[in-house]
Amino acid sequence: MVDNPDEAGVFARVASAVLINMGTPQAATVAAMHAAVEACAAAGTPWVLDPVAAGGLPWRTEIARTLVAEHAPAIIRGNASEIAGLAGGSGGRGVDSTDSPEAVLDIARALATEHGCVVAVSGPVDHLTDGDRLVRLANGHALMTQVTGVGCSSVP
Ligand SMILES: Nc1ncnc2c1ncn2[C@@H]1O[C@H](COP(=O)(O)OP(=O)(O)O)[C@@H](O)[C@H]1O
Ligand SMILES: Cc1ncsc1CCOP(=O)(O)O
Repeated sequence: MVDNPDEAGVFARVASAVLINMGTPQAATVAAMHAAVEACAAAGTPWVLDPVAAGGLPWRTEIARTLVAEHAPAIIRGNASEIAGLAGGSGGRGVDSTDSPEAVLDIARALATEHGCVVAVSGPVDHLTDGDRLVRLANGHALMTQVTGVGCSSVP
């Protein structure tokens, strides 16, 4: 991933797709996120947002909402609390979800419809929707909840 603000836009213009993971945002990497989204809009590059801890940490929640408003992503991938937080609700416990995908399904559908994207909500049963259709995937393992970064590394 290119997180240098002087390179992120150039890279997004030639990439086939761009992933923006909110992981551990700093001022410089946030500038890189904006540059990448701007370039994706100009070049038609699809981008994916992983709004790590959205709703749980106010500063990054605002950043994630702003990026989505600037240019809609193709996919938003988060756990249930991150999806609820991005959509305006409260978040979970740091990076961990305190909701189930089933509980936020209507929110996920509305978010997908609003931005014309796919929303993938991870959890014990992953729920993926474009606002209309719904796909459920139950191919995880409870042990995956014991490892930080599993959601981040399983972008659809
Ligand atoms: N309770 C669970 N049982 C089985 N698999 C799970 C469970 N929780 C999460 N997973 C698996 O781990 C993946 C990451 O989900 P999740 O923990 O919600 O992501 P994040 O790390 O972003 O919080 C899911 O796509 C699913 O495959
Ligand atoms: C991406 C990232 N960077 C530092 S912590 C963190 C959390 C993401 O973990 P998970 O995908 O398990 O929510």
